[in-house]
Amino acid sequence: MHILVATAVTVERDAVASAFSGSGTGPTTADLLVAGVGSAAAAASTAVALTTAALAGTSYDLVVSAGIAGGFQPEAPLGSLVLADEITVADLGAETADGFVPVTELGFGSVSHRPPPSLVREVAAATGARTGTVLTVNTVTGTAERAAELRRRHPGALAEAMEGFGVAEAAAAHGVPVLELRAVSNPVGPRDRAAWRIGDALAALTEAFGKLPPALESWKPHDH
Ligand SMILES: O=C(O)c1cccc(C(=O)CC[C@H]2O[C@@H](n3cnc4c(=O)[nH]cnc43)[C@H](O)[C@@H]2O)c1
Repeated sequence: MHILVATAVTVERDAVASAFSGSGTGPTTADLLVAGVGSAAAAASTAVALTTAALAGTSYDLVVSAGIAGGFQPEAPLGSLVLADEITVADLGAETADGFVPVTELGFGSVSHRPPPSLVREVAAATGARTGTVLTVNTVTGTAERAAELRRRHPGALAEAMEGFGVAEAAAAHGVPVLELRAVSNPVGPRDRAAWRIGDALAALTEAFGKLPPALESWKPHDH
């Protein structure tokens, strides 16, 4: 299986690379892309990588959006892994007198992508990741009020990050399945930069990617 792993920044890319270094010549080959912070940069970079590979006759079988994330507490503790069964952009829509309305309710666009359920099951079993919705946001949540609002609108949300929906949009445009695998570096809520545990999250990411190839290789794409 030929996979593209898109991270936002180099430390995340390096954490994923550590898992693959010295892992021999198994059937899974991974290209690692530093796609940038935010949904737009991630979508653009991922689309370029997918198109370049397709034109070279080396199309990818799977795209993985990976990195650190904020976790909703207590469901996604610091250092834990979250695997998206749904990738949803939380702030693409319109503010109205009655509250936020997603673009889909305005009659256009999309706000969610669903990774293949059978692949989510395989990868969650292999890595121990919790499964749930991973939100994509343009602004890191910084208050308890905003965290509560996101939870009210997305009861299945376990984590928020800034790139998954962009990566998923690019993958969907190419007809390639997508996963989002995140390690929790901080709680979603009041901003407390000193409480971020980025090192622990990156270590968890490395461990998870070390367990990924067998799960991918045992996945039967047509199972549901
Ligand atoms: O120090 C800050 O408050 C701050 C503001 C903007 C960005 C950052 C980052 O470190 C980039 C976030 C980066 O990591 C992912 N991430 C990690 N935790 C969260 C979160 O709680 N909410 C959203 N994204 C998060 C994200 O995917 C970015 O790539 C710090």
